[in-house]
Amino acid sequence: MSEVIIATKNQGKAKEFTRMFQPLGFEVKTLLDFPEIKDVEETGTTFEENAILKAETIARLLDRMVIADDSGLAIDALEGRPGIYSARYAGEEKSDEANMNKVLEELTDVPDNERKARFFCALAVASPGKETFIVSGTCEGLILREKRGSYGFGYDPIFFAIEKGKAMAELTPEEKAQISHRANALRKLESELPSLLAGAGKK
Ligand SMILES: O=c1nc[nH]c2c1ncn2[C@H]1C[C@H](O)[C@@H](COP(=O)(O)OP(=O)(O)OP(=O)(O)O)O1
Ligand SMILES: [Mg+2]
Repeated sequence: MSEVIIATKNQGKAKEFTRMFQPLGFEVKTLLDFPEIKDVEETGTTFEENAILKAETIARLLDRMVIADDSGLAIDALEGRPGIYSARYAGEEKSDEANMNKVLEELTDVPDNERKARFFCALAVASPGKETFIVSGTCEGLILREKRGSYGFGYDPIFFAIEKGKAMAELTPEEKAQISHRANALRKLESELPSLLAGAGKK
């Protein structure tokens, strides 16, 4: 099986990519397999910029093709926040629980019909000496009033996925992969993968 490296330290993303790449014939490795590699600072002002930053930095470091994911939650009633700051919304220590609690608190007085939100995912494919390729995907939803379900990661328990009529964390991994922002972005990448991977494998 061919190997693809995803430049992420997020366990939840790692699991989803492993599952989504399997039917495509790829074995996934992530930065969890390279503990010596330090976090890339996310200094960009958009998801795309941060995905490119992570992919290009790690591709250069490993001298091979790398895919990076920068993603997050944009809430209409909060003018798009937490957005690119989703991972650290409640503080530097990156706690999913604290992040969700902060959102729920900020939306306490927001009525049901004003709780629209979407997940966004930018995927960047970088190879040394090649132009970086970028795609993105979204998933529409509403912010719930309490946490529901135990699948997934991040903000999944407070995100009601409109397409499925359930909280994201109530969806099995298979169901989430039918509608998620990450899966929607990956689908746009699929047809490009063979050419992006040509000559980009392990050296
Ligand atoms: O499907 C998802 N379901 C729920 N929450 C999600 C999802 N996708 C992204 N998210 C949230 C998690 C985190 O709060 C932020 C990503 O931040 P982001 O910087 O891209 O990832 P990260 O720092 O966790 O790992 P890394 O940069 O190593 O890939 O958005
Ligand atoms: Mg990050």
